[in-house]
Amino acid sequence: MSRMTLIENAHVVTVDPDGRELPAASVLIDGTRIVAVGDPPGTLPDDVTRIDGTGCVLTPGLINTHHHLYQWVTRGLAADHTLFQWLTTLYPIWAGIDETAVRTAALGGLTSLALSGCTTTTDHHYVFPAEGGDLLGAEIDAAATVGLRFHPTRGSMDLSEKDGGLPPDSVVQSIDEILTASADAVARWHDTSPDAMLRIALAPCSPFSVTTDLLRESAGLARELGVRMHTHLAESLDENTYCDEHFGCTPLQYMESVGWVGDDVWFAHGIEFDDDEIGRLAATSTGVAHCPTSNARLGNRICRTRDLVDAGVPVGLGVDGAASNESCRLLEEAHQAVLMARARGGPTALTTRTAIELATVGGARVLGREADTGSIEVGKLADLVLWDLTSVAHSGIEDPVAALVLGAIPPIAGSWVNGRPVVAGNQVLTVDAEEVAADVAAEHRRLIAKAG
Ligand SMILES: Nc1nc2[nH]c(O)nc2c(=O)[nH]1
Repeated sequence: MSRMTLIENAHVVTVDPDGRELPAASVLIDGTRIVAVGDPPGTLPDDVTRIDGTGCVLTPGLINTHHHLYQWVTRGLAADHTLFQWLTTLYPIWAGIDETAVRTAALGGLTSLALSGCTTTTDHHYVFPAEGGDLLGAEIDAAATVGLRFHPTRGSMDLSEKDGGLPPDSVVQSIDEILTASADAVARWHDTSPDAMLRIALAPCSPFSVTTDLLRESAGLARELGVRMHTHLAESLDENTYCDEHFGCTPLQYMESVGWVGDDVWFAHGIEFDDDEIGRLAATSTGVAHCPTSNARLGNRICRTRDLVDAGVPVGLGVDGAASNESCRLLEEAHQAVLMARARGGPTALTTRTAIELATVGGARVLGREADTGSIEVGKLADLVLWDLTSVAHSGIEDPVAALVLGAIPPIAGSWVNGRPVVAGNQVLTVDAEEVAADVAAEHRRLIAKAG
């Protein structure tokens, strides 16, 4: 049987370095890779799988640079709170998570991501209760089931309330436990090969939930092991106040003082940077995961996306955790990125095409995968999404990119990850979505009951 799939007659938005868009074009997949883009190749095996892209737009698969999948089973709580109020309400509930909760939540979150065009996602898992079990293993298992390319991070918290942090004792670990588990996770799962479906990063949670020692030691370990580093930063005014009171500096100055800048580091949110700081992020190629919906849901300020992009900072998009973005649909973040940037900087502040770049090649750069994925080019991995623009929701919008970014999320005619079909006919092929939904509801009830 042929390993080839030919997607024909689609409007192809390549997001290549020249920003080429090819009307009524073809893309040929052979195994895990894209082998032709543009005109249909002359001769092909008889049994090549042919996909009709008429009326559809083909984009690179979207790349999600920040998530907390476990939160899928704790959605809709603390709905009108600030970040710190929201966290202190939810920590005691999160203290009850175990392998079943995390696997179920991850299946829910990953299914929703797949249906919003995501083919690669990271996850920031930072809650490890003492009796929780193998939580990173549970979500890695879920990602393999759904079939998305996965960059989970081994997160951590070691600064509880009694030592001046925000979280309670029930959700923090000791530095030794964290560093041992982090090294184990890298040894067990990190894959350095170019078509890797699984890569690990290290991710102490935030300035108000980890010690300075943990930040320093995690950076040392990550660099020794050759993995990336991730944390929340510059998300809220309360965090600014916390850093000022505890460290006498801004969140970024604090991170700089512990070695947390560089092309192997990306920060989630990155709202509260000043001009000088944006320059320093650019000079060090430190990345930012822009999470517009969550930022607005928690009432934080608007990220300086235009300034970050203009300065040359690597910027990707993130849905953030499901407890602060109950929707978690990645294409929606491209829409919100445009709206938020324009609310802040006027109608030209972010174009629809820049938003698609952030959602694809921008995310690939943030995760260190731009050589492999994020654009439709010969030789790149076959991570692709075919969006159906034929229904009443999009008919009559002549510019397919405007339809995609400004319109409703279109049905997905097909998506491929590493050349493997994951979505077809707007249904995820790898899981029973109704079963996942029922399991999520049951796990939510169980966790709430457990928290008492
Ligand atoms: N949006 C979020 N911000 C956070 N900061 C922190 O320490 N945890 C979180 C989180 O889960 N979401």
